[in-house]
Amino acid sequence: MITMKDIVREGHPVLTQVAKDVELPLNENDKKTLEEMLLFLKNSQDEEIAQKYDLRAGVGLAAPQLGISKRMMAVHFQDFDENEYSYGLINPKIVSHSIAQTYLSSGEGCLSVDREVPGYVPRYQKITIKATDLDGNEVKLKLRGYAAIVFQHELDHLNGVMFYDHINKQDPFTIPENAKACDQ
Ligand SMILES: CC(C)(C)[C@H](NC(=O)Nc1cc(F)cc(F)c1)C(=O)N(CC(=O)NO)CC1CCCC1
Ligand SMILES: [Zn+2]
Repeated sequence: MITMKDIVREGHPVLTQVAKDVELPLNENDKKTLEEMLLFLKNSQDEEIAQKYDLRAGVGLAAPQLGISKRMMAVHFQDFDENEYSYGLINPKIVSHSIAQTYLSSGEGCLSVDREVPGYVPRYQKITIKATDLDGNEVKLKLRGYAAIVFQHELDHLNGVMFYDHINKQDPFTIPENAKACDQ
């Protein structure tokens, strides 16, 4: 099972590389990896398992965070409207997005970053993502608010982008233009 020791931390070159497309149909190895990534997120949100294995409660994980430079990501979380999102996605891409931006007023963190980096992270308020799921089906997801933020955070990892790359250097707490805080 994946635990925190398997997650590479900032400074590791894989986190700033652009990950490669995954060959479809998914081979056994890639499928197993993606299933393990989803299981890690579920385990990390289970009080007992998270305590036993000292896991940080994760809502998303990208393959490069395991040192695997492939375009695969997993998400597992509920947004405040209680919509459930639990996916293993292959070769995800944003096919459309709003002009309007959003951001978490609490800022962002990362499983690969063992420090606080204060500041607002501007992201698109609404995105439409196309990808292949673990069963090999084409999925098209229309996301907004917190869900859009999580998916964009993971997608960034596939392009070697860290959340703090988006924080305004002059004033980390400037409100991004045409942005509305996300109420999570
Ligand atoms: C970095 C960490 C703090 C572990 C963050 N977890 C998180 O936000 N947990 C959480 C939030 C809730 F609102 C409710 C809950 F039950 C658990 C996270 O997993 N990520 C994913 C990551 O690092 N992927 O590479 C960072 C988030 C920042 C914004 C989106 C994802
Ligand atoms: Zn991250």
